[in-house]
This record gives sequence, C-alpha cells and structure tokens, in this order.
Amino acid sequence: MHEVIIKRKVWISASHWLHSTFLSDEENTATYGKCNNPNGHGHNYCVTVGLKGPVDEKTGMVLNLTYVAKILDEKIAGNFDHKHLDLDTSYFEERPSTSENIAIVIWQILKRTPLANFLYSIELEETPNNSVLYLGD
Ligand SMILES: Nc1nc2c(c(=O)[nH]1)N=C([C@H](O)[C@H](O)COP(=O)(O)OP(=O)(O)OP(=O)(O)O)CN2
Ligand SMILES: [Zn+2]
Repeated sequence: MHEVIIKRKVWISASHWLHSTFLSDEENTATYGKCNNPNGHGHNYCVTVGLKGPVDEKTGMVLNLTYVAKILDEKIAGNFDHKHLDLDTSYFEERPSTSENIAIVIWQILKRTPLANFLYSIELEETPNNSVLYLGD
C-alpha cells in the first residue's frame, strides 16, 4: 500500500482587519500597526489543502481531485471568497483573523466534510512573502 499526499489550491479574495478583543486599543495599534486600520485591507489568499491516503489500486488515486475541488469551492470559497472575514463571517468574532487562525478555521470546517479522514495540512499564503502551515493538533 502506497500512501501519497495530494494537494489542491483554493483562492480566497477577502478583506479583514487585525484586532484582538483581548488587547486595548493602544495594544492593538502597537501589535498590528497598519493592519489594525478598522476600515480593513484585502488579500488574495492562496489556500493549499494537503490530503494524505492510500492510492487505490483500481483508480490510481487517493481521491479524485475534481471531487476535492468541488468540496473546497463550496466549503472554503463559498464561506470566505469576496467576504470581509471579520464582518461577513462569525468565525473571527472571538479570535483575530490572522493567517494562523484562518488556517485553523479552514481545518475545522474541512473536519466536518468527507475529506476529514484524509486531512494532512493547510498551507495559507497571505502575501507573496507571508505564509503559514497548519498540520492539525
Ligand atoms: N504572524 C502573523 N503576522 C502577520 C499577519 C498574520 O496573519 N500572522 N498578518 C499581517 C497582515 O495581515 C498584513 O496584511 C500583512 O501585509 P504586509 O505587511 O503588507 O505583507 P508583506 O509582509 O508581504 O509586505 P511587506 O512589503 O514585506 O511589508 C501582518 N503580520
Ligand atoms: Zn492582512
């Protein structure tokens, strides 16, 4: 049995602001700087989902990536694309919409889909320079 990690990208065009309810206004400004602007700013997030599993002998696939794409389009793009992460969704009411937290939220959403048992990694690129990698807890 051969185990392989397959990957599929999904893009999210979204706005947000970085703000923590655990910090004072002054602390928020000091911590997040320009990203604490209440009017927000935008990113084209590139999310790469890694799925690990055995290659099926008959199909030659871990999972059909066309099927994976459909789930990611519905559950990830459908939830976040062209949204304000802090105003249009409830996921970041109690945690700042950092790349770290977005990756964790995406993991939690995918845990409730048929991809759950294959979930291996969430890589989220916020800018060409900044990215995070979450491997679950
Ligand atoms: N650990 C984290 N640090 C930062 C995050 C984050 O999610 N996790 N996020 C930000 C901001 O969202 C910010 O928008 C990043 O943009 P920017 O500073 O413009 O991005 P770059 O570093 O790619 O641009 P430079 O030109 O190199 O400054 C900040 N930190
Ligand atoms: Zn940002």
